[in-house]
Amino acid sequence: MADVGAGKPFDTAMLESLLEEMGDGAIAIDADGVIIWINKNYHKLLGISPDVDPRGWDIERLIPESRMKEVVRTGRSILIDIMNFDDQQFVVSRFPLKNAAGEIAGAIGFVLFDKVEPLAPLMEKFKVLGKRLSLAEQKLAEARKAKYSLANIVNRSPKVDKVKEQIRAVAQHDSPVLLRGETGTGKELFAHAIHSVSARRNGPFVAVNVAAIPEALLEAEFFGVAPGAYTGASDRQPEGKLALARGGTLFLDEVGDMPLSLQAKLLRVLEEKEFEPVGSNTIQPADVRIVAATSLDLEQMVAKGTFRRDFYYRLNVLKIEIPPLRDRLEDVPVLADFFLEEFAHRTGEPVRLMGDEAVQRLMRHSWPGNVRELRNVIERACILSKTPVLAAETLGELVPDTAVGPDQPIHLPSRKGGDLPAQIAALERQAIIEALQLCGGHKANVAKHLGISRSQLYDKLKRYHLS
Ligand SMILES: Nc1ncnc2c1ncn2[C@@H]1O[C@H](COP(=O)(O)OP(=O)(O)OP(=O)(O)O)[C@@H](O)[C@H]1O
Repeated sequence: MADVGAGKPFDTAMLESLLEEMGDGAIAIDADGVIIWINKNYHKLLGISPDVDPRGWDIERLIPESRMKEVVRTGRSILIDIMNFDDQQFVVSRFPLKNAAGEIAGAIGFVLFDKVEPLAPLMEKFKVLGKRLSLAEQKLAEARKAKYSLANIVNRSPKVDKVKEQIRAVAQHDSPVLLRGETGTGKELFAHAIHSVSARRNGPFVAVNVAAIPEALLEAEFFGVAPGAYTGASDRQPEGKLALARGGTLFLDEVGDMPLSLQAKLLRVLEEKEFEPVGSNTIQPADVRIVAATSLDLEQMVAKGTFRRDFYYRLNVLKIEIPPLRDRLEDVPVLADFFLEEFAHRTGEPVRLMGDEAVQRLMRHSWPGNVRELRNVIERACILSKTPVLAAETLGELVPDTAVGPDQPIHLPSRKGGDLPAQIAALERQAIIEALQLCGGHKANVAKHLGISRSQLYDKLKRYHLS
């Protein structure tokens, strides 16, 4: 057997002969997972022809399900495990081998039983647990599949027809896609649709809302953490989103909120198609397609240096612009009908209807919160009114008459002269007040609604004495 230690506290020949006699089989690998020794019993048990010497082979070439490399990587023993080999099952134990300096120099594994029948009751339990686990994994994989396809995108406007065409076209490629559009226009819905028509549709769809994760946790969230990377990092730390999305699509929502340092790391992932979990020195392949979305003005952010130019160009390969609802008002009636049906389906109540006047009322609103706002208005109207047909007045109370049409002038806040910056500031202040009213004072929603970051909103609230 190869000497894995610097010193020789034992007579290695004696040790080797002891191991030779041990159990039903024994095998040892070095730190690279290469077989350095195998006893005769194991040789026979694995059915290797006597003239074949597997020493020098990678362990997984001989035993594809071997976990010996895991023992080397983690430095932890696996005291008892059931290992499949062809159509047989072995009960095995595996231990790390350390050199004199205490470093992991390899691993040794023993077959304890080559027949698992005596363990039948245990095996039965193991099988049931295994089945439950695979069922849970299946359910999780289902949940990770895209929930919406192109058919779930309701529209009548040619503008959205054009977006659907673009979706079909970009889905054929694997390059990153950048979805642009105001808050609530349906960017996430379109991201699901891209995945569902792409070649990756049978893989997972994993969404990350960059704005919702504290900056300090973002890196671990994306790349995962190697076991024992830092105190408190559990051995069973969930994998990062890049690993979870393997073979599928990773949706980066609110990508404009991504810190610069993480942008640099993700750029590397996009270019080199590989990544390193936090605290690990192993490189993993990044087999994901990136779809990113933002309501922010990335060009302006690049100019200001708050968004990396190189990352922006990499993301912007395929760009899709989702028009705001006020620019496709013909979608309002079909969307309203869709949300009325959805509400009825969710609550078990009969489907409410809307008269022409009520529909006209909805079409006179400018929908700053876009489709999400329309969905909320329909829901509130259904809750507030018990009549089978929703009255125009009910809707009128929920949506101010603010449409910007050819015959409807934009109502600017009163201007008592003043230079242009002062007038712009007055407009900005007014827009913030309206957004605060619309969102019930919820700051995160106000920022989203106005298409600015939370910190920008706080600055403006202070500047206009609105806090
Ligand atoms: N064309 C559409 N057909 C049906 N439902 C839609 C459509 N567009 C948007 N929606 C619905 O409107 C809501 C908001 O859409 P979504 O979350 O995709 O918007 P978003 O642009 O990603 O918003 P944000 O920028 O705030 O993250 C969701 O409930 C979505 O299902």
